[in-house]
Amino acid sequence: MPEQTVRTPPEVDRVAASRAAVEARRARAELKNRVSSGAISALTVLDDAFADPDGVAGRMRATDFLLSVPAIGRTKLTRILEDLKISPAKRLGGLGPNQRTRLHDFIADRESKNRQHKRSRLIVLAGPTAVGKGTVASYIRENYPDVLLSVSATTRKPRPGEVEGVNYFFVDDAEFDRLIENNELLEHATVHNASRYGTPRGPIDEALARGDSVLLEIDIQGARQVRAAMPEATLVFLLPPSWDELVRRLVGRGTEDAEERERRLETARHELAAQDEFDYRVVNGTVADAAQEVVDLIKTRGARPRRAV
Ligand SMILES: Nc1ncnc2c1ncn2[C@@H]1O[C@H](COP(=O)(O)OP(=O)(O)OP(=O)(O)O)[C@@H](O)[C@H]1O
Ligand SMILES: Nc1nc2c(ncn2[C@@H]2O[C@H](COP(=O)(O)O)[C@@H](O)[C@H]2O)c(=O)[nH]1
Repeated sequence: MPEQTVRTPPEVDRVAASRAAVEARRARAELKNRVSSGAISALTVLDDAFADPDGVAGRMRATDFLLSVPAIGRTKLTRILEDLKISPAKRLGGLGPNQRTRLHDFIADRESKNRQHKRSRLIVLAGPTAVGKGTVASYIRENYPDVLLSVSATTRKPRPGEVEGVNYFFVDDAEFDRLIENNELLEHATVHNASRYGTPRGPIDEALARGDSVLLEIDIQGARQVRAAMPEATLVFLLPPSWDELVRRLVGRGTEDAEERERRLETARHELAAQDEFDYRVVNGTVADAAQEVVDLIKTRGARPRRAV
C-alpha cells in the first residue's frame, strides 16, 4: 500500500489557506485579464468590489486594477493614483468613501469616452456594382491588418478561388433564415435580385468592444439598415472616376452576361443617386489610393465629406 501523508490539524489549516490564497490569486489574475481584454467593464468590477470588499474584485489592489484598464500603463498609473489620492498598495474593497467616488467617476468618465470613440469605428463601404468595393476591401485586408473586414454570410455559391470563412460564409436558404430568426445578422438584403447576403452581428460587437475598427463591404440596402441600427457608423460611398469607366470595369470583370450587366447598370444608376445619404465619398481611381483614403477615414474620422465627381 502507498504510504499516506498524515497531517496534523495546524498543518491542514496551513495547506488549506495556501490553496485558498493560490486560488484567490488565480481568480484575481483572471479578472484582470477579462478587464484588459474588454470582456468585462472596469466599472462593473469596481461596483462588485465596493459591494463585496472581501470578494475577488474587493481584494484586488488599486494598482493591479488600474493597470488592467486598457491604455493605462505604469507611467500614467503613478499620476492617476496621485490625482485620486489612493495609495498603490490599497485594495479596492479597502478604499474610503471619497476614494471610491473619485475612482468610480474616473473610470465612468473614461469608459464613456471610450464608448464614444469606439462607436465611430464601424465603417461601411458601399457603391454601385463593379466600382471596385471588393477589390478595395481585399486590398485593405491584405495591407492594413489592424482593420477587421467583416465576413458576410451569403446564399450564393462560391466562385473558383473563394474560401469559406475568408470571402464569405456560404450557407443555404434554411441556415440564412435561421440566422435572421435568431437575430444573428446586423443587416441583410437580397442583392441584384439574386442571392441573399447578411452581416453577422457577433464578430462586429466583439471587435467594437475590443476597440478594433471594422469595415463592412455591403450593398446600399445594407448600408441603410446599418445606419438605422447603428447611427454612429460612418458610411463611405465608393465612386467610379466616370460612368464609362464603371461600364468598362463591369464588362472587363467578365463575370456577368450581357443581360445581367444591363440589369446591374440600371441598378447602378439608382445607387449613384443615393450617394448623398453617405458621410463621405471616395473615388476609386487607383486601388491603393482609394484604400488609403478609406483607412484614413477609419483612423481620423475628421476629414470633411467630399463632393461627388
Ligand atoms: N481602381 C481600379 N482600377 C481599375 N480596375 C479596377 C479598380 N478597382 C477595381 N477594378 C476592377 O473592376 C472590376 C470590379 O471590381 P469589384 O469586383 O471589386 O467590384 P465590386 O464593387 O465589388 O462589384 P459587385 O458589387 O458587383 O460585387 C474588377 O475586375 C476589378 O479588378
Ligand atoms: N447587404 C449586404 N450586401 C452585401 C453583403 N456582402 C456582400 N454584399 C454585396 O453583395 C454584392 C455582390 O457581391 P458578390 O461578392 O456576390 O459579387 C456586392 O455589392 C456586395 O457589396 C452583406 O453582408 N450585406
